[in-house]
Amino acid sequence: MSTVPYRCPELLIGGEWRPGRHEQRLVVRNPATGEALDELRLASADDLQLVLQTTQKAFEHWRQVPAHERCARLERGVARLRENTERIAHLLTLEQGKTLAEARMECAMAADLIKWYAEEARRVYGRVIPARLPNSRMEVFKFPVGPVAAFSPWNFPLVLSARKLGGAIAAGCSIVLKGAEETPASVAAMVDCLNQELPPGVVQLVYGVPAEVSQALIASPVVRKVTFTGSVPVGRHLAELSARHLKRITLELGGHAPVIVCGDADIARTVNLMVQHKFRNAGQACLAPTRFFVDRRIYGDFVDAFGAATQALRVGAGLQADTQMGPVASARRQAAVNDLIARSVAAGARPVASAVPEAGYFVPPTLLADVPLDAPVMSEEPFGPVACAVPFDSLDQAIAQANHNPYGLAGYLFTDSAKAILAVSERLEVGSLAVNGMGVSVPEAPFGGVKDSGYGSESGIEGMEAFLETKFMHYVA
Ligand SMILES: NC(=O)C1=CN([C@@H]2O[C@H](COP(=O)(O)OP(=O)(O)OC[C@H]3O[C@@H](n4cnc5c(N)ncnc54)[C@H](O)[C@@H]3O)[C@@H](O)[C@H]2O)C=CC1
Ligand SMILES: O=Cc1ccc(S(=O)(=O)O)cc1
Repeated sequence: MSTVPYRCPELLIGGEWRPGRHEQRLVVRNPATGEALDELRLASADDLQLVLQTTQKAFEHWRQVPAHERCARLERGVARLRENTERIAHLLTLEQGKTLAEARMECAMAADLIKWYAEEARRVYGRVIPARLPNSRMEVFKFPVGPVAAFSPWNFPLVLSARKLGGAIAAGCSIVLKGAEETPASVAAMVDCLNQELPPGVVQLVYGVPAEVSQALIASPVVRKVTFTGSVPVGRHLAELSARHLKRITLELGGHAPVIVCGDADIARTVNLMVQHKFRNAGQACLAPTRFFVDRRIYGDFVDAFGAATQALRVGAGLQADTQMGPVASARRQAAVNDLIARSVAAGARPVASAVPEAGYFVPPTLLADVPLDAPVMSEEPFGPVACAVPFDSLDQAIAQANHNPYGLAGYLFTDSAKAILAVSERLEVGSLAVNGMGVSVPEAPFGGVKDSGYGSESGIEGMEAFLETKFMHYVA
């Protein structure tokens, strides 16, 4: 069991941790047992007004700080984050459920993301355009967009917050992060590492009643940019709110990733990679591979190998050393995923699943084979440990079926055929495509979706650009 004591954090306002003054409180639970860990105090309307005043003031200062100093301060924050990995990873496993190994990896990935943005702060260039007149200049400048309101979810609370924190702070913006109320302590511990190296108010962290927080922040004239990772319905709501107040918004709204496995694919290697990737964090990842379209000639062997690997997974509490897959994050998610499995089996899918502990929010890792194309799991994002497999007879058919879904975030392809790689890279409706691997998310490359998966990118230079505005200057001497 953990030796790290669990306590819900306070709110970070103006560089100091203070108790939230909302009359409501929330209980945070350990998903491996269902037991209460602590009570979270939430932000009141007055707390949010103070946060807004502070972020405006902090922005006016931070925007003037030279990029080299922004970079150095963020890098010192990243060093603190790395030093605290063990403690933060334990908090993350306690409140979110993922295995300790996964929590350590998430902490490392969050540090890498912020480090990359910190370095990139020194490479925010404008440009010079050939001038039309003698003795004149035409130049394009980049400036930080202004105070940012960021909303991150509970599934990868560190990584998905780090993408927003790193980009905004490196660009010279101040940021108010509303972390997920389900996983407050790990994010607070990460934010604390950054806050210790930054002027007060550059980063602030709140927890609250989500709809109250988003309404207060997005409607305020102080906030100039909104960024959200979460579900499609909430994303749609925040997009409407942002449109009403003419705020720029980046939306990362999940996925239902297709995997096309061609007849020449190495079955053992593909299964090994995709089983790891599918069941990481109990399948609660926006980029998780979910719909496997497999060439009919190898379909039987693929399903046998994937099913056997699924059944062999050791499921248990994330803090136990031999656990390969932990629980899902909440009773709500457990009920939703089990319901999706049951409805899809009723529609004709054949389940291959492993056993799970009885207490806690566990869902059996499940392969649904021979899934009818109209089964619910083919269109609803499982956001849990569920994969489905369907045979195909031609690549055109596989691409058409893969695109027959509202989401378009990540996609995967296994083949050595140049023709297949070309066809899929041109026609698969996704924001990121991995061929013969799973690397769709790295700090230096853009990550974002098409269709209902949202718009805008995080990470890479595109992710930095999201926190910048452009000014054109034309002067005659
Ligand atoms: N793209 C991704 O990485 C994620 C996708 N999801 C999707 O959402 C589904 C449901 O999960 P939920 O936790 O119910 O997702 P959700 O979208 O309701 O919640 C995600 C985050 O948004 C916040 N939120 C909810 N209402 C809000 C509002 N009015 N204003 C601001 N923030 C708000 C929540 O507090 C949470 O932190 C999942 O099954 C999955 O499909 C959920 C989490 C992350
Ligand atoms: O849920 C979205 C998500 C989860 C994990 C990662 S990463 O692979 O750790 O970067 C990215 C997006």
